[in-house]
Amino acid sequence: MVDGDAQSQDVDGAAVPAAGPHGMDLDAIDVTDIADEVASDAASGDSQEDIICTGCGYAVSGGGRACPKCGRALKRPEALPEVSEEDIDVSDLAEEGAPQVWDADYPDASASGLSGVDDTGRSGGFRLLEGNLPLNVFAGLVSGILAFFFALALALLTCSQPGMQPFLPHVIAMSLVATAVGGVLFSLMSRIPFALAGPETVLAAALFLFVGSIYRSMAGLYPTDAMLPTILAAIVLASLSIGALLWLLGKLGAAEYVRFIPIQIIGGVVGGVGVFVLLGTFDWMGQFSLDWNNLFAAVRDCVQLFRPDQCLYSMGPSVAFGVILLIGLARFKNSLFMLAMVLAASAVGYAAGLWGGDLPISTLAITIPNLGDNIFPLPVEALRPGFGAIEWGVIKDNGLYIGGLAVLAVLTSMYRITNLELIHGRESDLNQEYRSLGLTNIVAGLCGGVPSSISYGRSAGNRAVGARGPVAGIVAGLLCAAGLYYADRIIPMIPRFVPEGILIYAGLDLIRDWLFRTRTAFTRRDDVLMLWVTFLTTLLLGLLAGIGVGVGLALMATVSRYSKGGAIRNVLSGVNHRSNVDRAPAQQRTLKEYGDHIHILRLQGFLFLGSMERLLKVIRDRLDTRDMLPVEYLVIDFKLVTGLASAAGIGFKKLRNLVEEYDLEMIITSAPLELEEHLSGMGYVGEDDSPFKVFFNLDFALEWCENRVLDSENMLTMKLLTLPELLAPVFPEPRYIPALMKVLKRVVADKGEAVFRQGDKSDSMYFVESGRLDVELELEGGKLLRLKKVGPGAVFGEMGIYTLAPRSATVRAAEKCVLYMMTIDKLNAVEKRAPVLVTAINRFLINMLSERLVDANKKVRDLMV
Ligand SMILES: Nc1ncnc2c1ncn2[C@@H]1O[C@@H]2COP(=O)(O)O[C@H]2[C@H]1O
Repeated sequence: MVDGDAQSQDVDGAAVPAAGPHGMDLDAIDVTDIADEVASDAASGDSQEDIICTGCGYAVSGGGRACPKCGRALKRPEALPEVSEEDIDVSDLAEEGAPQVWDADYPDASASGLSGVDDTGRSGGFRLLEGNLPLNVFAGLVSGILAFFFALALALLTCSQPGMQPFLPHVIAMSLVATAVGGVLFSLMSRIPFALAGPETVLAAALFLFVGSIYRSMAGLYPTDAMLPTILAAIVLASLSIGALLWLLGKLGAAEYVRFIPIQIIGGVVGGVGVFVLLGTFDWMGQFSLDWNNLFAAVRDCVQLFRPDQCLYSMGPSVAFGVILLIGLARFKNSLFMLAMVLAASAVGYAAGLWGGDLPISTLAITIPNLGDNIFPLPVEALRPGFGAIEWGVIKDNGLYIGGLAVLAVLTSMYRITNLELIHGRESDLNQEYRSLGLTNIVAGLCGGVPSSISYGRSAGNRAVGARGPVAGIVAGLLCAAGLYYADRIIPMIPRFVPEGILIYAGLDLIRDWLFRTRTAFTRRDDVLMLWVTFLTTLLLGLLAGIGVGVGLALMATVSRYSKGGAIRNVLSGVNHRSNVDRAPAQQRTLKEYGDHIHILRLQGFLFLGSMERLLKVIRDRLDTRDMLPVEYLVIDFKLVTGLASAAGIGFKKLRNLVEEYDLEMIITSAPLELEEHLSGMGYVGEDDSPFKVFFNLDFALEWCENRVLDSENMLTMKLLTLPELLAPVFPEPRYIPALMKVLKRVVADKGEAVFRQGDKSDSMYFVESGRLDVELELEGGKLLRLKKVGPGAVFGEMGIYTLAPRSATVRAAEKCVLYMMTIDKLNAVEKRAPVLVTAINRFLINMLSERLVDANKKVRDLMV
């Protein structure tokens, strides 16, 4: 062992002083005189070291006894007393009276409402009283009142189609039920402590199309009363279905995949929904009785039925209020601001009623008509006649809308949760959020609530007011439950232009946010195109068509982008890209000359039929190239392939035809299990005469191909040479070879025998005279990676004895081998006796290591370019 103070044996067995591997006799260097000099310098104060003055902190260079700045005596570092940990006291530097994090009354930064991202997450466990309680309660009250107004507005939207007014009280109740359940339940389950769930604009608009369609299917055939159970059942069914889908996605852990859907697709549909919201609101306000069978008809009606004189009073305040909200909320994203606006508008309406007299301004006071007093008890009452009164067939005929609602709920909630995570400052588990939202919908549905999703604006506003824990949402939910109980008394006090204005704001907000604000620096031109195609399809052909086209486009865009990088990672030739087998120089020359017979393709990613077609084209182009040697061995490596589409199987049939047409040896390496199964099922592999050959990895496949190329050039078996003959052309001082042979010990390794194993102590290196050995890297999980196959003339085990590190790899004889061993002790002894021989060995090894590096660099370049 080369070891600082160990003694080692020389060639004759005599003890010699220990030496470094490079012949440096460590004992011969006497450093004691230098050490003495430094010590005496320090004592006299003449050292050249810089000394920091303990008085003024001035750095005195060149030594000296006193500080030239303050005159204080300089103390050398070694003269300074050692400072223990207890002596370090920085209490005098602390702020006066500043509470410390370990104090019981340390304020919760997240509760202050000032921190940007510092909320206390609930990931560490459920904490009901998270955040500052009074602030949470305050935020809950603000959010609760707003949620009440939103629930009312969205119920108006849902019932805005002509003839649907009689259902309004029930739908208001259903809306408030969902708001209450969403506030309490979702807040308790979500990991985003300020997120609010409940009825929201996109789902309400889709619901409006759904129930409108059911109504039109039944109108004229059934009396209004008889329609009620069917309409309510349809709404409940929608909530339950959305809940089940969301819950299932979360349970299966599939929610994260939703994040891969291009946002523009959702943007186009939601932008279209925004237009429906606006039209629906105008329909409600102007009682236009729009024809909702298609958008053309609805817009045409809207234009034809618009009477500026009448509409100014019936719609003007609502439109103005909506626009004011839109502009104001763009500046102040805060529920408090919105609440102030809503309450102020209600007060103005109320005042106009009191003092407006006959003036037109008194129209501001008009409230929602024909409400009756049947909002409470819950709409379940309406189902009393029994399930038999429900026309399931009508719901089934319009069932596609439930699918559309579910898709919208899944897509919009993903985008909103992602944005809320941004405000929250930490990632949340989308699966958990989906499960929470799913359960919320199921429970709300069972209580007779409309479908719920996450409201981004209200959640962000909730946080801005101070919500940091579930209490805010619970308070908001309970407030809405109370609002439901007193709805008969509260709603007649609310001027209708307020909820109508909220709807106009919500519609415009959807259009602005989803059509124009989803663009980022990454947005490509085809993304924008998809957005507008989906938007126009939604408008012209309807919501369901929009969703269908959007989903289709998303699928195509994702697939084409994913496969765009190309399924082909590298195209390589056997000239440069070789197996890890050490070849004799003559063999290397042959491979350089004939390596083009071997054509290598490394594939990557998921292979679609389209990728296979592209691959076939690339192969055919190479096969048809006339100015290169013809391809005889086509090697396709699947190591980086993540999966294959079913249709890719057709590609392999075409590949097989190509093999026959060009008479190739087709070799598949690192094939995924399903590919091997497919190929053996097709009869393409397994037999000697099968068209494809499968190898464990590219290295082994290349070794086989190279052997075939060498064989065809009669270069595979080389004349057996002795070690001196092998070393003669490459050893730096051939005249020392006989001396070298004298200190080597001949050993034989049988086939399969490990000369040493990875991690063993390193004590010798080996010169190979005959046979081949695999240098194997043992990876985690018991896998082996062949780094190299070394043969006659090679040296191995040199790294360990030079670095004194354990063996970096296992070396195993692939066949019977004759080796010459040099132990580390012997090397050290030779170094003493004949340093020139060791110098020659060192140079030989440096050459070999450099060549290994050149080889590795070439491979890296091939794979990176
Ligand atoms: N990439 C490689 N190519 C060729 N030989 C190697 C490679 N990596 C390790 N070895 C040899 O494998 C030996 C394992 O033991 P050592 O680390 O002592 O010395 C190592 C080298 O001689």
